[in-house]
Amino acid sequence: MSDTSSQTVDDRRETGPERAGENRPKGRSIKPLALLWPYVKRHIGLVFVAAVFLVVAALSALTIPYLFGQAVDAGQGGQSGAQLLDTIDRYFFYVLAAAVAMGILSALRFYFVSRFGERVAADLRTDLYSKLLSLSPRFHANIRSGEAVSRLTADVSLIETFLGSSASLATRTILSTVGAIIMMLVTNWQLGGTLLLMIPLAMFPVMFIGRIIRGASNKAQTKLADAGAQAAEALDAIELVQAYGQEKQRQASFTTAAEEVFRAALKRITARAFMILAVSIMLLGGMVGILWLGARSVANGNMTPGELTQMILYAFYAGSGFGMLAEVWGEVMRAAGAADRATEILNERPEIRAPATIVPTAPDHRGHLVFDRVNFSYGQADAPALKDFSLDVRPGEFVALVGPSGAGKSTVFRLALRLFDPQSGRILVDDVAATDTDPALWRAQFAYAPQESALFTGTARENIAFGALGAVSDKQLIKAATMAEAWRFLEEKGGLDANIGQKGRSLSGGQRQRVALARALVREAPILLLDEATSALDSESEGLVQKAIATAAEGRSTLVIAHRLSTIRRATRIVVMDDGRIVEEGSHDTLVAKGGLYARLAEMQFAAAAAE
Ligand SMILES: Nc1ncnc2c1ncn2[C@@H]1O[C@H](COP(=O)(O)OP(=O)(O)OP(=O)(O)O)[C@@H](O)[C@H]1O
Repeated sequence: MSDTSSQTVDDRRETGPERAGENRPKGRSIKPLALLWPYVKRHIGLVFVAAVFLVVAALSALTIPYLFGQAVDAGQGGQSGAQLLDTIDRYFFYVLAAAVAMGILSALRFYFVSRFGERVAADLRTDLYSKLLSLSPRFHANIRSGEAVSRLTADVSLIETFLGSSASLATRTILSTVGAIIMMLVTNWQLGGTLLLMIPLAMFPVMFIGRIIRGASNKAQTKLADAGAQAAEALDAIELVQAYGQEKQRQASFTTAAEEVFRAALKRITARAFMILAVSIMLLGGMVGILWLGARSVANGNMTPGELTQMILYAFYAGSGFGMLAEVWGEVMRAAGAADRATEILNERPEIRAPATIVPTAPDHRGHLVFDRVNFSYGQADAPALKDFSLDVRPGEFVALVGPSGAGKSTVFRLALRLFDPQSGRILVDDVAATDTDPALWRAQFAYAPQESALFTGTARENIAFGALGAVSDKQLIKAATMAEAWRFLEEKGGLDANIGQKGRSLSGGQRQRVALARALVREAPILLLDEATSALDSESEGLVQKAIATAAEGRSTLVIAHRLSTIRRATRIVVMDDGRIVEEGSHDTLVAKGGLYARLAEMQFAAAAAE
């Protein structure tokens, strides 16, 4: 964050990229800033050093007008030519020395204060991200989309600006303003007192216009963000826009948005122009006023020319100090809002936690998965997603879960992975209950391949190794890819270093599924949870995926949410779900013969495949 002290009132916020978090809501009070104390405390040494430089730099700045005044008066005395020159040289040397000292101290203050701000921001960001990763999907489902990321980026940036710049700016402005006022009164209490009464009067219009500018500025930025989002959406779906010939309509709505941005900006510019006018008149007018009153005092013999110089400089300090405080106040309130939101996440307790005494998972890893009369609903207001659900997947068994949409199949997986805990009933692996052990140990017993085959931007190596429970060699990765029928195409794309594009988009659907299977295979967990993709694959891909599933299932207990007849046929048992319950169980043939829900589903869903 840049130090803003050197900028004048009319170029702050006017130039450069949009400040991070400009549109984030402000806090209602500064109280939440106290929540940052644990982070500040960690670097208390740094705070102390920064505070020392801050105070000393502010005090050294206050000596400059005094020395100037002394220099001016020294030049007035009835000294001889050589003496006079000598005195002038001496005083100007003092002023220069004070200026250099102030420069050095300010640089050191800037370094330590900014370093402190950045340090706390880095700590806070790391803690927030780690907390966000530990919070359950329920928390993430309830927080507005993008909000978690905003807290990690924009809010932390606001706190960083506060600690690394605004707090120091405010402290030293208060120091130098109070110091300047005292010095004004000491120099000449009548003139000082008169000016002191005038400063708040002059500040009023500045603060009033400042408020208008901030309002207009926020509006312009919101409009700009809306227009940007609209443009991004259209450009992201450029194929669709062009295919439907929607370029003109899209252009028209963007033009409207761009014009609105312009109008909002115009309001802000106009208000700022008035601000520049008011500030210029007040500054210059103020200076002229002081000079006038001062000149009269000097003429009357109530004041020396040096004291007048001193007074003008201190008045300038005090005037700009008030202006700066009004500006910084907004940043402080914004940081308070950010601190409130950031700590709200930090104080959140993860819903899924390890118990006080952890039962270790079974060492022999047979993979015996049991659901014992499980009842579960997502929220208090939601209908139960699983009702009295009991299922026993024996070691090495291959069980296919089928059922209509919304039956609760994915919920079974979520509970098995302990992303949620049931309201009643138990889930066990090899006789150890999920709630009795550590979530990480529990989840290490499962290899999960989701329907979407979500892959991460990066290389094949990174994506497959993602599944591993510890360090893994290239040889093991290649073995897993080979078993998942993924190695042949990956090899052509550059092997383990193959870049699979953003979210794996440079692979075909079938290829993505096989990389996801390789990721599950490398895990060497006793239970495989596989959510089969619903999208159709050509028969060659289908064959390869089937082969990969067969290999993956070998030697493990496998639970598959099955959509393909070929997968279902492979199952030792088919479990049919409807409305959160198991309604039928058996082999394909017995279930078809029974003529129940499965028979109907099979007729609708699998007819085409069966005909092949
Ligand atoms: N996060 C959630 N919050 C609230 N309700 C949910 C949530 N996820 C699922 N449900 C509800 O729980 C029920 C079971 O959903 P689930 O996703 O397990 O069904 P499914 O059998 O996997 O369906 P599909 O085959 O369409 O994926 C549905 O009624 C669904 O609306």
